[in-house]
Amino acid sequence: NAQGTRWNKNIITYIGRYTRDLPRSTVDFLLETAFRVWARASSLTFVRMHSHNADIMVEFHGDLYPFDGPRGTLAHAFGPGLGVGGDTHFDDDERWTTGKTFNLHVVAAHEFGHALGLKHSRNPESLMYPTYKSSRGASLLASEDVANINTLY
Ligand SMILES: COc1ccc(S(=O)(=O)[C@H](CC(=O)O)C(F)F)cc1
Ligand SMILES: [Zn+2]
Ligand SMILES: [Zn+2]
Repeated sequence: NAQGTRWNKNIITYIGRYTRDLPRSTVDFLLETAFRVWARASSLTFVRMHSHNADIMVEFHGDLYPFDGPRGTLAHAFGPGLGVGGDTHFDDDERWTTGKTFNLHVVAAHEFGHALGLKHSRNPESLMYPTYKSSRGASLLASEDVANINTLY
């Protein structure tokens, strides 16, 4: 099927869409820096596209599955692969901020981990820990995250 466990290339393209919660330039910056978290820790490169076709389509949508109104599921991402593979969606019923809740940069960095093929971690320090903590100001990777992305790529 289209889903693999990892991308079979090191240059991965994306297109970002927008939420009304933040200026477009801010969304661009938050997504770019969320990709940069993984680029710095690995051999991966992320290239923003403006055309209509990219590996990772980043979108915001409301009540379509699996979203559920405010809180609950904040975002979801498909694992690597063709078509929807890698696509990352944010629940537009959340309030997306550059601050505590919900911080778009932190949630995006976590989701992009999934879009690259990473699963959840049981380590509360890990970016891939399955619950959102507003105290996680930065999206710094735990050493476990760095190890995991380099095991995969
Ligand atoms: C720190 O980043 C996140 C933590 C928790 C979530 S979530 O609560 O939306 C999670 C989805 C996910 O783990 O990606 C839940 F299963 F819905 C998203 C990003
Ligand atoms: Zn979706
Ligand atoms: Zn997750």
